[in-house]
Amino acid sequence: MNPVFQLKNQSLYAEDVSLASLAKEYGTPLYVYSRSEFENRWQAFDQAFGNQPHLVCYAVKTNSNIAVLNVLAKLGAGFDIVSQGELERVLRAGGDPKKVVFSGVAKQSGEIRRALQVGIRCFNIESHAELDRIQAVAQQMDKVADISIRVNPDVDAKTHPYISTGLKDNKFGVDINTAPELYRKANSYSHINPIGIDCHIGSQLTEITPFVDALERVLTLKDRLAEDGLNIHHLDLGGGLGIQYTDETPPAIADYIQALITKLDDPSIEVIIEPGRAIAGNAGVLLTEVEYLKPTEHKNFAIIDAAMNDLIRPALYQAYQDIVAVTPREDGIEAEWDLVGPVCETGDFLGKNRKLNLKDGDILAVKSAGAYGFTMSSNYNTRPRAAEVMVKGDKAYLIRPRETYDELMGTEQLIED
Ligand SMILES: Cc1ncc(COP(=O)(O)O)c(C=O)c1O
Ligand SMILES: N[C@@H](CCCC[NH3+])C(=O)O
Repeated sequence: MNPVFQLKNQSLYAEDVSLASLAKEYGTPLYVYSRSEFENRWQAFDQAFGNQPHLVCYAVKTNSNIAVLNVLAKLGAGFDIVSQGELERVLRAGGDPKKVVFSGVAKQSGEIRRALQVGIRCFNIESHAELDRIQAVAQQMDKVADISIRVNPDVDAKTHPYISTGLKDNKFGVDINTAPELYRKANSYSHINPIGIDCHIGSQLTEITPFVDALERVLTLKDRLAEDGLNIHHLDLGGGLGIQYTDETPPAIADYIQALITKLDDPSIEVIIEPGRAIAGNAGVLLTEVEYLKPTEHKNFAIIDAAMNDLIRPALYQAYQDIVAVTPREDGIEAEWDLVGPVCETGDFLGKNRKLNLKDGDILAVKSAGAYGFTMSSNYNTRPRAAEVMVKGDKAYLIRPRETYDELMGTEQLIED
């Protein structure tokens, strides 16, 4: 079990704060994050590079609460963004725009303008059309855009098909074999400065080999570009390192980075990485209360107050996330439970066939919920989004209150007719 979420006196704690007390104080569903886990994981990436020039750009989409971003910004983190919204979050959190890389397949003109205005580090270009648009916007603004091209190395990341991004059939990036042509075009543009190569092959990778295979292909491209007279200053190798949800054995951060540096064999080139899940995933849990127990002849349902709108990963990817009682008991009903939410969808479950001893009113913790949890949540079924708390030592800070109905519907308008 993650050392930041440990049983103490027969009840689960986040650092030195009791999760039962947080559920009581702030209600459920409630996301709880450990500040030290965010810090330790980002620093593990940063330190693993040793003397190799590098920038660890946390992938904002993973968990974008500005308190989280602020914790990482204070450590000197860079940020990988995919929208102007994420850029505004980074700025609001005190992040340095010069350490921001802008990924994403559909950057809009307004977003490009804002990114150029605040002076981001680099655009990761995903298509010919996007390159043309960035040139046009930069020209209008009389600025030069530093870019890298996201290449698609056609490597099988051996992960869930929905979160695999580096295959020929995926919408992301450009074919690595045709990339030199796009680099030549970029180089000929007046307001574009090609400085890097970017790739990201998928998420929740639990083996090092696909990363190394992708890097090999990127290095071949780098040599080919050098023959064309184009010198690359940085390689952005994306995110994707997996975490342990159940029995996976992902590589340690240091081993993963070491494998990349060894392959690189160039102490001067800068390496950018964009980890998300490997920093945030096990830094958070989702607390939920058992509303009703509904044992039937065929199935035992524990109906909980968190649902697919709060945490969509199980419904969307059949993802497994461990679910434990915050205060384990032996005097309830011991059974295999399907943990289902209140949303009117058959797919609304957070876990199936989980052996637990339960009574209604119990508080459960859905583990590994720090990444792609709150950020993928919605208001489906007009459910206010959950509150978020960050723990530091024995202190807890409310970093986002539970949404109110007024906030939820406040901007909607009746038609006066
Ligand atoms: C371009 C890009 N960078 C970084 C990430 C972060 O990935 P992960 O959370 O797997 O580290 C993603 C999401 O997969 C991504 O699409
Ligand atoms: N949202 C996904 C990961 C997608 C990564 C985005 N490129 C997950 O929850 O596992």
